[in-house]
Amino acid sequence: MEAIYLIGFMGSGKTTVSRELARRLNVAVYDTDEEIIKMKGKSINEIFAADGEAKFRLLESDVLRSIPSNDAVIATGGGIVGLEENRLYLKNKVNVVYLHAELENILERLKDDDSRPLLRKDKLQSAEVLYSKRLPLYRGAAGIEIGTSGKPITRIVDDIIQRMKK
Ligand SMILES: Nc1ncnc2c1ncn2[C@@H]1O[C@H](COP(=O)(O)OP(=O)(O)O)[C@@H](O)[C@H]1O
Ligand SMILES: O=C(O)C1=C[C@@H](OP(=O)(O)O)[C@@H](O)[C@H](O)C1
Ligand SMILES: [Mg+2]
Repeated sequence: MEAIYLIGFMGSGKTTVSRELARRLNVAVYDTDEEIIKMKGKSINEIFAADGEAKFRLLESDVLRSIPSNDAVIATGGGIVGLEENRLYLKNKVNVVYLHAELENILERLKDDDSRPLLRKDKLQSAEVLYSKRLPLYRGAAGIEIGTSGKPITRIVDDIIQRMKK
């Protein structure tokens, strides 16, 4: 099976859905953020603070290419579509799924979570700008779009499997 790449904004559920989807399909699961954390021995917040976002993006891009592209579900970081080289890489993959959630739902899901440097309390005003900027990039890179607002994880996984059959 060609790998399934999950893309979407922070809080759209990529990490959570990837684990359940991989379990259901009995394949391996990877998360670009987790690979970076393992490689650097630091949290995403620490990497952003110490090395800056640009350095993180280069690492992310390398990690994306290092993950096997067969028999796996791959959760990406929400900013993976920022670099054109990654958009082109994903364009050539058959199973790229965009998990769509309304910004309102995302902010509710992440209101007590401070693990995302680009969505800290002082950055909330720019969240809307970032969300609008990225939306067309996700849609352009993905062959399948799945709505996640108000849906439990099992339902989202069912929807992905169903859509992949078509
Ligand atoms: N469909 C959903 N409904 C409600 N909460 C969700 C849903 N998907 C994810 N969450 C919650 O939102 C938070 C972010 O999810 P996560 O999987 O880390 O998203 P991402 O990897 O896209 O940033 C977690 O607390 C998770 O439990
Ligand atoms: O959207 C982004 O720029 C980011 C998303 C995060 O991953 P999730 O999308 O899994 O939250 C993580 O890679 C980092 O905080 C930057
Ligand atoms: Mg994640």
